[in-house]
Amino acid sequence: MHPAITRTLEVVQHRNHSEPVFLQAVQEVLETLSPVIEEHPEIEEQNLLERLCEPERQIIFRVPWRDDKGNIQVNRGFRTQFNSVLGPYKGGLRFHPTVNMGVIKFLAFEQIFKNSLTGLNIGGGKGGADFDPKGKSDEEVMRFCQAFMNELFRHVSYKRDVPAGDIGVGAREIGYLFGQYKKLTNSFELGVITGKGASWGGSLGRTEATGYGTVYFAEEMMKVKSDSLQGKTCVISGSGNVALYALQKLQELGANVVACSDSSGVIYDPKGLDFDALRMIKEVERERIGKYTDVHGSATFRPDAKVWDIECDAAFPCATQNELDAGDARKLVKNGCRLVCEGANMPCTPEAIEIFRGSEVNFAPGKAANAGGVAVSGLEMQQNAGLEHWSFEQVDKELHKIMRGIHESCLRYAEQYHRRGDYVSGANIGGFLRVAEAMICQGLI
Ligand SMILES: NC(=O)C1=CN([C@@H]2O[C@H](COP(=O)(O)OP(=O)(O)OC[C@H]3O[C@@H](n4cnc5c(N)ncnc54)[C@H](OP(=O)(O)O)[C@@H]3O)[C@@H](O)[C@H]2O)C=CC1
Ligand SMILES: O=C(O)CCC(=O)C(=O)O
Repeated sequence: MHPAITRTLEVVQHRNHSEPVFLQAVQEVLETLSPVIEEHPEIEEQNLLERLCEPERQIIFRVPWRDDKGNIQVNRGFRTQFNSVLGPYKGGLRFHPTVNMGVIKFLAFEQIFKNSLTGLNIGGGKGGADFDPKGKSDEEVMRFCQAFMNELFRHVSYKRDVPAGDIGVGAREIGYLFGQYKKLTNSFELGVITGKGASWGGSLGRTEATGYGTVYFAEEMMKVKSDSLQGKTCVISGSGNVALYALQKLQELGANVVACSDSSGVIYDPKGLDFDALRMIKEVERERIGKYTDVHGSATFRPDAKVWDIECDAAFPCATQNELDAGDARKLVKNGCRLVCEGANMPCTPEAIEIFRGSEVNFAPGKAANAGGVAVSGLEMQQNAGLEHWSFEQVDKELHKIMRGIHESCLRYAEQYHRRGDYVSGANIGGFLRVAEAMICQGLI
């Protein structure tokens, strides 16, 4: 490892010792940058790595709100505005009880490179709260979103910071957040948030974009191996926004998706899962996944299991960070899995990735493979700025083009820096170079 990287990692570890997932994300990126630092001495001269690992700004705030019983609840809200050299901070909001500063920082850090890879002018940011939307009424969710925006509105705008959805934040929450922003600012500023409803300024295709994009990326990976997804047995973790639309696109491309999950367990049907039934249960009714077996008797529900135990050709981790560990990776390899494509952010542990890289598994990191969501958010901002509304086909075509471009960049940068076929190195180097160049051009700020 280049000494500048070792030194930076020591500083970052010292400063952020209580944030293990942030340290994991930083280490995973920096470890792959040695050949770039050797070729570009100005990166070390400008202490660019240390600057890159320190957020431009972090906001932590109290979110007091009233539940349906009339009791006052208090949550903690966050927004990390990590890097804005390529454009306004851009990244989702996560509402989940496990959210803390370290989680938001790791997600914002990943977002810098992901957003850079899209080729669009968007910087990296992320936010959220330790609020659990599960089991809350619509009214409670609305009051929470309003309370959250009561502080966030000071820090966001179409040219400063543009949030969107992530875990626990979908169309319903984006609507409430936008409504409160509009009320507080007395302005209909469409570009302040993405993932909006299509009838009031949202982009068609944003709902599907992350899942579809991940599958488009996997399709390109298969093509390199002169293969396709047609007829492949696939498993997906999660059954939220990313997982559902990955499932739909995989089925469209002729794959057989036999399993998916939520935090209560796994559903498995060797004949293949029914997208419409799953969407109804998870997206519309907000029910637990076990309900699927009421609709499809041929499926089984395995409480507390993982989809990685099931034999498959391709695996798509689409739930959350560190959900696939070394033991899971070994099982997948042993069972003949040949492709792992991350729909979630950092779902595979470093040990699992090491196992994939040392095996025949073709592995793609989330910051490249799941960039379709933020890319279509970028297209939503573009439509808002131009007062345009594109058709679903036009958005999908652009998404496909962007995902092909990211795939091509990963392979090109991997090759150029002597890591042929290594998507992890290619994604990190490609994402980093664009940001590094802009940071140098914009001076010491
Ligand atoms: N939405 C987007 O556009 C993008 C999302 N991502 C990433 O994709 C992943 C999924 O996001 P998204 O689909 O939007 O989120 P959703 O909230 O729609 O769905 C999340 C899914 O993951 C499961 N899950 C979440 N946390 C845990 C946990 N701690 N343990 C087990 N299961 C869990 C949920 O199960 P349960 O319902 O039981 O909690 C649910 O099935 C995240 O890593 C996110 O950062 C990346 C790019 C863009
Ligand atoms: O659409 C966006 O702005 C962000 C999506 C997101 O949070 C992500 O890419 O992880």
